[in-house]
Amino acid sequence: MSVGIFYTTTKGHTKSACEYLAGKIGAQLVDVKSAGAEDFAKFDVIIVAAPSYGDGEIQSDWAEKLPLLKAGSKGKKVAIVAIGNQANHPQTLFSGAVDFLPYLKDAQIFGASDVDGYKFNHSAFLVNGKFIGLALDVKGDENYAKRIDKWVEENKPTILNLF
Ligand SMILES: Cc1cc2nc3c(=O)[nH]c(=O)nc-3n(C[C@H](O)[C@H](O)[C@H](O)COP(=O)(O)O)c2cc1C
Repeated sequence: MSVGIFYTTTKGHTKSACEYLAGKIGAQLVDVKSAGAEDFAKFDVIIVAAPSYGDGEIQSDWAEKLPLLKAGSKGKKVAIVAIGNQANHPQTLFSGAVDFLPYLKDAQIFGASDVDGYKFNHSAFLVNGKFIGLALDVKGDENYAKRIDKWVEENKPTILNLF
């Protein structure tokens, strides 16, 4: 299975996390700013990653590429990686990543994860007691790489198409 990780980043945290994740699963990294329709089309599994900015909104470089994601993710397995900061944004923690959802209606979303020790008041990324995908506070959680390790172990069968 070919896996593409599509990310945006302003300060580099999302890029660092995605580089680590890509190394663990043998995925190709794509900076969304330079992505075209053909990039979304060429992978079997798509992982999308974005930090939250503003008042819990997706990082703005994604805006014009979301329609490409919609077309390119049809019928494919897709996981969302949400990056945020719990100390400074406890009311909208990871919330920007839900902006992907309207564009993933024709995809098979996988990769929900446990809340596991995060401190916050509200997150739109939390549904039925679980985060919709992998949630990482790169700056404020010294164990963020371990969360990636755990998520990879849990989701390897899906990523490798074992079931
Ligand atoms: C102006 C501003 C607004 C932010 N808003 C949120 C937010 O609503 N929710 C959240 O979880 N993190 C929020 N953050 C934290 C960033 O998502 C976090 O610093 C992240 O690591 C940045 O990723 P990047 O380095 O890839 O750009 C905000 C940061 C800034 C500077």
